[in-house]
Amino acid sequence: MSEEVRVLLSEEEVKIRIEEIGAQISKDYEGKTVHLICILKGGVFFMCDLAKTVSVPVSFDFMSVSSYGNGTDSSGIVKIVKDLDDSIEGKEVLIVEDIIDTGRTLNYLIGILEKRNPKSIRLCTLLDKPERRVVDVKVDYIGFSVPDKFVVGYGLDYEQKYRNLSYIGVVEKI
Ligand SMILES: O=P(O)(O)OC[C@H]1O[C@H](OP(=O)(O)OP(=O)(O)O)[C@H](O)[C@@H]1O
Ligand code: HPA
Ligand SMILES: [Mg+2]
Repeated sequence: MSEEVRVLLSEEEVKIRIEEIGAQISKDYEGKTVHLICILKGGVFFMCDLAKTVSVPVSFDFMSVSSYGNGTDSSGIVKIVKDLDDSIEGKEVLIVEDIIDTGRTLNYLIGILEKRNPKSIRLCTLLDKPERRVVDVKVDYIGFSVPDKFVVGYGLDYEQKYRNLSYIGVVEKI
């Protein structure tokens, strides 16, 4: 069986929505520096593009956690593969994710990061898949709600493939 990717959200739609979120973040953090934490690998394109649309001062750091491995099902076990370089104590932290699916990854991450005494901690995700939620997480900024389909592109992978697509698509087996 081979695969095909059907376009779900075009490059232009993604770009416009990111600009809107960036404008909202700029308003909400007026007079402050926002510390973006990119969750690798999927969040990398989103964070880079988002950071460029934010008009308040920005700093950023990267963290790598893994729960999906190569498949389409979360193992339920979240592992820190790479921790942050810098302390987040006293910082206005904004976690930047590509997708919230079951919510397990973010739930785990927030638990860890809250203990490090940031001044505030908020969540921003490009995609939200509410139908699959297992753990409730409060998300402050959401790009798009997506249906219960495995989505790829713009950082998101299926078996490490398709991250480099400039749009969001759905993998279909043909
Ligand atoms: O809400 P959840 O069900 O926990 O799923 C969301 C997480 O799963 C994916 O990461 P993955 O483990 O595939 O790592 P990757 O970003 O390196 O592909 C995605 O990037 C989120 O971090
Ligand atoms: O739909 C998805 N696509 C890619 N990675 C993911 N991680 C959780 N859900 C997804
Ligand atoms: Mg993945």
